[in-house]
Amino acid sequence: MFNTIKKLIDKLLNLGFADDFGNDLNQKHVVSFSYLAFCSGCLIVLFLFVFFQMFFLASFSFVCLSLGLLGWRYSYSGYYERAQVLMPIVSSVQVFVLSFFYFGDSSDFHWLFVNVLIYGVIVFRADQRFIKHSVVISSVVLFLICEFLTIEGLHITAESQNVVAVTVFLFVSFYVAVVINLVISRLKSVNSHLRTLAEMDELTGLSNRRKVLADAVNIFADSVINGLSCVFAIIDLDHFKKINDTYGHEAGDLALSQIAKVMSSAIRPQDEIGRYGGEEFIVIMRDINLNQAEVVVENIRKSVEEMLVETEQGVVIPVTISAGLAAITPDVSRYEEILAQADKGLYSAKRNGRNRIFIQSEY
Ligand SMILES: Nc1nc2c(ncn2[C@@H]2O[C@H](COP(=O)(O)OP(=O)(O)OP(=O)(O)O)[C@@H](O)[C@H]2O)c(=O)[nH]1
Repeated sequence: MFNTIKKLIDKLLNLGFADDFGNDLNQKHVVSFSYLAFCSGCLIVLFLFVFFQMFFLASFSFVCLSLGLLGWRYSYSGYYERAQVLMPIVSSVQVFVLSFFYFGDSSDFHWLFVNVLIYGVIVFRADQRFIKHSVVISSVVLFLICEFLTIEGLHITAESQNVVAVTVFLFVSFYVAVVINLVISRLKSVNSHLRTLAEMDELTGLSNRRKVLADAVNIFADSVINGLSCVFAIIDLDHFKKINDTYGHEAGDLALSQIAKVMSSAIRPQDEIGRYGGEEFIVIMRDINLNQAEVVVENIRKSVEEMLVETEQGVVIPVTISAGLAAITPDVSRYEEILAQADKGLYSAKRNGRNRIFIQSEY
């Protein structure tokens, strides 16, 4: 039940920009939430005024609700800036009028200007300074007017004013909590999106050099601490310069990205693969001996040899890879030493005719 409500609210907040990663997404969520809260509030007071047969205030609440729905529609149909501006105007007018003509200052209804002020601070960017300052200043001025003018509040008893004060306090706290939560959770998801981008090679979608070397350090340290074997393989495409020269750089890019896909589906789930540079890749295999690793890398080599890289023009490019393998040995104290060994193995594989793998060290 709670999950269904949460999903529904998420959907309402994300209307129109679910997959967006723009700079102002935080603010967009706050705008959507403010409309959601505002329209719900309008509905409640509308029912209240109809119930008490106060048709002037009921009509006023109906107009506010309609404007709220209009602003909300603006926000998810691309007129985001209009939606941004309409919200503080309509909510300020609503709080001011209802404070004056119904709730009175003892009900603390005018504390809802705190929401408008927070909205102004969070939602408007630095380049919207004028409107930001206008919203902040006007909400403070209107709050002070309501606070110091001593408005009696028509048709509402002292007890009811107490109930309204408690409700307003809860509503303002709820609004502030949700807005803070929206901002923080949005920052977290933008951070993790940026981290993924910073660790990913754009062309192949594999880990980039920085990430795969960080994995190498961690896996090497883990293996040494736990006394497990681990094998590094360096894989290089054969005659890649010739592929670029013959079929063009774009075809070379296509070959790289397709080979990367084939290689990452040929490794074991617990292995790591990344682009080391140009047409070189690293595979890090944990808890494995050289013979087992040879089977894994031979599987990669065969899969690449058998794959068809076909350009848009229908030209099929033959591709092969060479690889060098090396494992942790008792005298290895740094992961760079295994990488250097694997690189030597790669050199031997190339020298011995390419399209083959070469194991550089044995236990
Ligand atoms: N299309 C494309 N080419 C790249 C990319 N990165 C590096 N290269 C090319 O890869 C080629 C590597 O050439 P070499 O280092 O001579 O190696 P090779 O031709 O593969 O020869 P061997 O490794 O000895 O089999 C160079 O021509 C680089 O320009 C890339 O991202 N896209």
